[in-house]
Amino acid sequence: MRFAIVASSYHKEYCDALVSAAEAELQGHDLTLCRVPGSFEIPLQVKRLARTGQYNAVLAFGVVWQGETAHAQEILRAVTDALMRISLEEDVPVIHEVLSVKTEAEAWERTSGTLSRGKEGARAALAVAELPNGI
Ligand SMILES: Nc1c(NC[C@H](O)[C@H](O)[C@H](O)CO)[nH]c(=O)[nH]c1=O
Ligand SMILES: CC(=O)[C@@H](O)COP(=O)(O)O
Repeated sequence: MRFAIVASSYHKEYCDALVSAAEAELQGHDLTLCRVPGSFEIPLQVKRLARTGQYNAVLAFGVVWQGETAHAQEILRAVTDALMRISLEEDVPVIHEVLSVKTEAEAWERTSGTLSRGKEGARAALAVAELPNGI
């Protein structure tokens, strides 16, 4: 199967861990990796890849840190809505692992620890890619 990953470079060490976990889980499949500057830039790249019709699923990886202002919530809401819209409009599974974190511990646990969202996202991509399409 063929998958694309769109990963943010913001909080890069955590995003790299998400990508590595997904790559390990998707071994043996065809993988394309695209980096974007921040999570806000993820949806456009996901859309560009999804509309090629070449991928069984597109995975979105980012880490949004809750700061002092509402910036993080604004990004997360926009990204979440956009990813759902792209998935439905392009009829391509989109996996949402743009994480919302408050602490180093939360970030580490979800990217490198036992709650690996990279692995979780990859498993979700494999599962949805095998669902019947158009029946
Ligand atoms: N604060 C975080 C950002 N901010 C950057 C935006 O995503 C975007 O690149 C900028 O506003 C230019 O359009 N991005 C994250 O992924 N995580 C954050 O915590
Ligand atoms: C700097 C960040 O990661 C981002 O969430 C914004 O933080 P702030 O709201 O303190 O500007």
